[in-house]
Amino acid sequence: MGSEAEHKIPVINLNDESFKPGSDSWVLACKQARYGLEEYGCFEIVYDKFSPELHNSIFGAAEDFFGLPKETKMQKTSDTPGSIGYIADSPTVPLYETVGIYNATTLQGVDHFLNIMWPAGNNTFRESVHSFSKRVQAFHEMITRMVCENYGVEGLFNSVFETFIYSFRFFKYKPPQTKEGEVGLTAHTDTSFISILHQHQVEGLQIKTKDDQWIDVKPNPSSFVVLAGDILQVWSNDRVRSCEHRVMVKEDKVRYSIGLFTTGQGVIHVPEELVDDEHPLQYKPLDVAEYTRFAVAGGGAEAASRVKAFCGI
Ligand SMILES: O=C(O)CCC(=O)C(=O)O
Ligand SMILES: [Fe+2]
Repeated sequence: MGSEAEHKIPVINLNDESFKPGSDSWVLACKQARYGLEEYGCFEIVYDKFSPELHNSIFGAAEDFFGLPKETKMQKTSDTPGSIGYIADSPTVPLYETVGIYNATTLQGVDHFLNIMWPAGNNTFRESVHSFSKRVQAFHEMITRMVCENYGVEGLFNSVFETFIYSFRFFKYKPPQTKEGEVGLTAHTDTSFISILHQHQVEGLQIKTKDDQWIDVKPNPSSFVVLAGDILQVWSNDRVRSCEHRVMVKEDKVRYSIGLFTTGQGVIHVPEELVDDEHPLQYKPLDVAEYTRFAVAGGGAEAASRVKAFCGI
């Protein structure tokens, strides 16, 4: 008792009108992002311009999708590795239901999904998913810029950012069967470069600290949780730690959450600028498609770090 460290995930406030690269608030945000990613593998951003209307419209789209008949939801929507489609009734995570929309920052990607799920169209859904994905893509861009700046490799921004492909996911968790709560989603790291999550009212997301404590990340209509994924851990040559997280559902309510995940294309290398005496090279080049297949098939599940089991030196 009393010996556990007090943890506080950094919160970056984007509401300042003067917030842009180079401004004082930008420099402060870069420091907070660096601390959050290196210490916790995550941080929060708060953005009031993300209005309650946008929040409600995207979770309205979630309810719309999960309300479809099961045979409709189960249809295959993509052949791309890493675009895990629909999951429900899994024996290991029975409360969890999810679906992914591959390439959701393009109308083509959203329409492909829509044509399968709603052949007669669903304009409200189309608009909500596409505009949410575009907004959150702008956060991915900003954070990638900050990460490059923090490590003195601003010149690499384009080469990193251009490799991103975005998958949007909806999550739904049934209420727990017991008063103590239940695991909604088991502890894991994401394969992504960065994942950005947005929760709806019911709490549940927890992240694991370096000293093995689970801490809650509370929902808020204008806040987003930024998690470092395995690809960022590799690219940064272990400066950033991929965030271990899970979902614990405690309230007697259905929980919804959404996220935009970046996967890459081709092969990710540690930039030579990030290798020195203090930071010897930790990873062989990582083929993103192969790594995603390995992770989806459950490879490296027993290892302390799945990505180290795959391409660590
Ligand atoms: O439901 C959530 O908030 C998190 C989901 C998640 O971590 C994942 O699917 O990778
Ligand atoms: Fe995750």
